[in-house]
Amino acid sequence: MAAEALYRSVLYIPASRARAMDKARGLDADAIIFDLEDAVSPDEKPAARAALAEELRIGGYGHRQRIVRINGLDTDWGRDDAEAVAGMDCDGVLLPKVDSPGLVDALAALVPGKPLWCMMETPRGALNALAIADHTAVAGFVLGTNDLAKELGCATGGDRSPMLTTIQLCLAAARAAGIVCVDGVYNAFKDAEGLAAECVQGRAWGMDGKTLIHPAQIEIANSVFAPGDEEVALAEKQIEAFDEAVRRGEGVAVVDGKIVENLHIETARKTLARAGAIRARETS
Ligand SMILES: CC(C)(COP(=O)(O)OP(=O)(O)OC[C@H]1O[C@@H](n2cnc3c(N)ncnc32)[C@H](O)[C@@H]1OP(=O)(O)O)[C@@H](O)C(=O)NCCC(=O)NCCSC(=O)C[C@H](O)C(=O)O
Ligand SMILES: [Mg+2]
Repeated sequence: MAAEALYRSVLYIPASRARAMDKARGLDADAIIFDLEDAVSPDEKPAARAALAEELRIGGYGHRQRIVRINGLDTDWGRDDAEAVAGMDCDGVLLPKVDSPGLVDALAALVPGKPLWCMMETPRGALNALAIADHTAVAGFVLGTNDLAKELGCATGGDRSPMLTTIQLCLAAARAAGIVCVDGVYNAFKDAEGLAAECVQGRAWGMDGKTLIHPAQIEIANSVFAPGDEEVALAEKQIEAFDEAVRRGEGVAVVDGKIVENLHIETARKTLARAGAIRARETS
């Protein structure tokens, strides 16, 4: 069985920054979002698109998932981006500000066969999240918490409670559809403690990983979104105890004073699969 793809650390790189695109070949990010949208100024967009095509042609990104964020299809650049990305060697195309499945249909027609990713960053998108996640071409959601805060008109920073409902609508839709869901960026890229706290929060909510804006953030996300030794040991103990209970003809085991049923075993197996995928990555 192929190891599951990891999305603990998903690094944005403006496609206008040649040095950063090269540096990413040696960074420990699980995935890269090559950005043609907000991080690239209008004047730079055509050159950035061409530079990105060349970097992807050269290759060398190894295990890292290569996702290209294009401009919205209603902008001056979106359709040219989509046409160019259709011919690029990448693992996915990320569309910003997706607020309906119709937008996904439009992109799918322009980049046939490419897995699509959706920036979930508008209130309407959150309210339509299930219909978007259920689209057969959609492989994952990326939360855009900066745009979301702007569109909601809510406070930023703190514990993110003003946007929690909106974020959780997206997360629930992703889980219902069985697609990946990656948390928004932490803007204060020199604040390691703040980033770690937000990663812990995102993981507790059920996110698969965090989008990042600077290489210094990668190690923190990789560590927080990896199952810890205690989690792995507990998962192994649960599976062992449950197998033993089944052998006795019972459907419930008890580990550390807590019941363990079939549903807990599904979670335990996922934990071990993720830990195994990380180990395989580290030893490859
Ligand atoms: C934030 C930055 C502008 C900081 O850049 P800089 O001042 O150059 O940082 P450093 O000098 O500390 O860089 C050290 C080295 O690391 C490389 N570097 C920097 N950033 C990246 C990166 N993202 N990927 C790869 N490599 C990177 C530098 O080249 C230096 O290398 P070396 O020459 O070897 O020393 C900058 O980090 C940056 O531009 N970050 C990305 C910003 C971005 O992509 N923003 C858009 C995405 S966020 C978003 O849109 C959110 C969403 O839509 C929402 O709504 O929330
Ligand atoms: Mg955005």
